[in-house]
Amino acid sequence: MTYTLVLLRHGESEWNAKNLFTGWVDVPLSEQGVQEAVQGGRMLVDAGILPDVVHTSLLRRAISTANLALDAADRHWIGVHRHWRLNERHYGALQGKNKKEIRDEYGEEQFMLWRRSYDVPPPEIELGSEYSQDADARYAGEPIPRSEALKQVLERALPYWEQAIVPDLKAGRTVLVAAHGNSLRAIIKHLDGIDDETISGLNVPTGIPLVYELDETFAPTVRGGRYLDPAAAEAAIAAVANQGR
Ligand SMILES: O=C(O)[C@@H](CO)OP(=O)(O)O
Repeated sequence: MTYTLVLLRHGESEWNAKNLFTGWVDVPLSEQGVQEAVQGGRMLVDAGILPDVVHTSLLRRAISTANLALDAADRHWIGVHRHWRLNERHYGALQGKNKKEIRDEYGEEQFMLWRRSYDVPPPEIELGSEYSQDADARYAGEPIPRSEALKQVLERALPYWEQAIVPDLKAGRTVLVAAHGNSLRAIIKHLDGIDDETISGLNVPTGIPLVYELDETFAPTVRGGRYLDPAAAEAAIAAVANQGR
C-alpha cells in the first residue's frame, strides 16, 4: 500500500516575472502562470493521477493555480483546505524588493544567505509598512512571522503536514498540495530527509506537478519523487536558481 502526494508550486506570478521578492504579498498569476497551471492539470490527467482533496496556502497565486489545474483535470469539485502554514516563506523587509538590486547592493554571498541558507532570515519587516501583513484580516489572531528562514517555514508547516495532510493520505486520498517554492522546499526537506546544507541547492519549478509515492511510514518510495515533465522541470529549476543574476 502506498500513498500518493502531488506537490505543485503555483504558476509564474506577476512578481516572479518582475524578479521581485514576494513572500506573503498576495500577487496574482501572470498570463504565463495561468497557462502553466492549466498545463499542470493536463499533466495530471495524462499521468492518470486525479486528486481527491487539495490543500493550499491563503495566497491567490496558489489558490488560482489549484483552481485552474483542477478545472483542467475535471476535478474542480474536490474538497479544499487552506492554511497560512502553507504560505510562501515570509521574506521580511525584502518583500517588494528587486532581487538583482538586492544582489548588487549586498553582494552574492549575503544575497544567497538570505535566499537559500537554511537558518539565516532576512531583516524583519516593519509593521504597518506597505508589504507587511500585520493588519491583514486573514491572519487575525494567528502567530504570523515578520521574517522567516527556511527553518521557520519547516517549523510552522510541519504541524499542518502532520495534522491535516497525513490524515488525508492515511484515508487513502490522493492529495494535491498547491503551494510555494519555499514552503514546498520545506516539505521536500522533511520527506526526503535532506540535510541543512544540501537543501540550499534545491529549487522547485513553477506549475509542474511533483509526484511522491509514500510508504506506510510516509517515506518516499523514490527519493525526490518524479516530475511529470522532467525535461521542462530541469530547465525551470535552473531558471529559478539563477534569479537575481
Ligand atoms: O520571492 C519569493 O517569495 C520566492 C519565490 O518566488 O523567491 P525565491 O525563489 O528567491 O526564494
